[in-house]
Amino acid sequence: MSSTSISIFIVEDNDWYAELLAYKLTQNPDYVVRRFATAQSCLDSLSEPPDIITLDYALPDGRGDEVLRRLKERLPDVSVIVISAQEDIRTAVGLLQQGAYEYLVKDEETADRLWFTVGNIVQKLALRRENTQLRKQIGQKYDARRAIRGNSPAMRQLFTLIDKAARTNITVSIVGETGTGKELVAKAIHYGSDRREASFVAVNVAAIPRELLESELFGHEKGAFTGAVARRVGRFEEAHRGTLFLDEVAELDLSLQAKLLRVLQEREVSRVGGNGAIAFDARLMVATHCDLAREVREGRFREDLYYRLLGLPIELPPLRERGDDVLLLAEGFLQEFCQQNNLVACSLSEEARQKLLRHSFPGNVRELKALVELAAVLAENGTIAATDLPLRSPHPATDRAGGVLPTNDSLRAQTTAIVQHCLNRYDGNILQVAAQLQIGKSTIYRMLQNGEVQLP
Ligand SMILES: Nc1ncnc2c1ncn2[C@@H]1O[C@H](COP(=O)(O)OP(=O)(O)OP(=O)(O)O)[C@@H](O)[C@H]1O
Repeated sequence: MSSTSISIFIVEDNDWYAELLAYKLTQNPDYVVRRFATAQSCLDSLSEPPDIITLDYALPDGRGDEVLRRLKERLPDVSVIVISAQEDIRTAVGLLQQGAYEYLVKDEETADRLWFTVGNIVQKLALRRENTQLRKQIGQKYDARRAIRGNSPAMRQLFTLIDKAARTNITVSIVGETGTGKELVAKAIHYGSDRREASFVAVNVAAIPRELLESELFGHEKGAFTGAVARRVGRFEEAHRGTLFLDEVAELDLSLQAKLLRVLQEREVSRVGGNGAIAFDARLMVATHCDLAREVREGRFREDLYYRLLGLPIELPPLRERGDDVLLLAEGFLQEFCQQNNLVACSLSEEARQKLLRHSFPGNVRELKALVELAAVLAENGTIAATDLPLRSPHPATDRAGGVLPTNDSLRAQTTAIVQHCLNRYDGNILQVAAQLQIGKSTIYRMLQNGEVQLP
């Protein structure tokens, strides 16, 4: 059978009537019809399941409701259209409640109504097939080994963690600077897990105004507040059976942190303005660029929620700590971009490679991707020269490419500015700042004591 074929079983003991229905349906060459005169012969043939079954209510070996029950037990997704000689509203309602798709009464228009009903089912099936196909494609797109490039020890360790996370339902907390691939990792875990058929729902907590966030996450009932003109399903419900990814989770304010904790403990959400609790089954993943433990120490993040969310912690190293992965990524992005834009394949000159290796990439992989894509456009003769890589970092003082401070300040003032800048950038992590600037920790402590620099 071709991928557009629709298999239809007609279960009808009246030969003439079965012929009439089959004749009507086979006017569409995509409909492949098989006929059965008894319920049992149909039930015996379900090893090759049909898409649609038309079921006579009064068969010699079984009443419609009983046969429907047995069909639905075996094939819960099949669409069954029950056709009855008599109109009986109570029977019709009962059958629809049991999962029948439609109840038709035998009269001179039945064949036409059947034609339209089958047409409607086919449209829904096409959407369902398309959806399955798209999900499969997305799943392949986010397959960890294909989507996430990297061969450095840290990245190889990351692949192991992704595999482990995908095999279970454990909460995952991902930490890393902006553009290091936190969302990509979350998607790879989702699409590698048993939840891949359901939705991956991402919410960037920092991007939604505080007053709207609660209703975004938990939904609201119509009239719950000014502007709530209709009921809205929240992101937790949307992610049912799938994954909810809360990006920038440290930005949640304390009152929402309390609500989130309760939701996670109860596994139920209450829509704003609603009085019932709705159970959900969503796997949670969270991401942040800051040190959550420090947020807890400084009273900005609840300790109990921190432990709930920690689950399997995954730390994504900044790109500047991934060694030659910079080149691996750059070449991959170049190839992809040239293919997508019908450009001749580009390669990196030795100077360009050195320039990339020296740069500190404050915007990490996102910055690298944008940079090489621009370079592919600027390049002449398929070779990217160092001058095709216009490094425009907002952090010139820390660029390994030799950025200079655009001021005429004294050396001391410039040193203070650089240290302060790094303290801000590394969330006050003195060890990291010392390592990055290759100065002693004590220098930084002294500057802090003297009030020359401050913790962010
Ligand atoms: N290892 C990788 N291999 C291939 N592409 C990557 C890799 N890491 C990141 N990317 C790409 O870099 C871009 C940024 O990644 P992503 O959005 O996942 O980062 P993020 O850490 O979630 O950023 P932010 O903190 O700003 O939300 C995306 O286009 C992503 O596909």
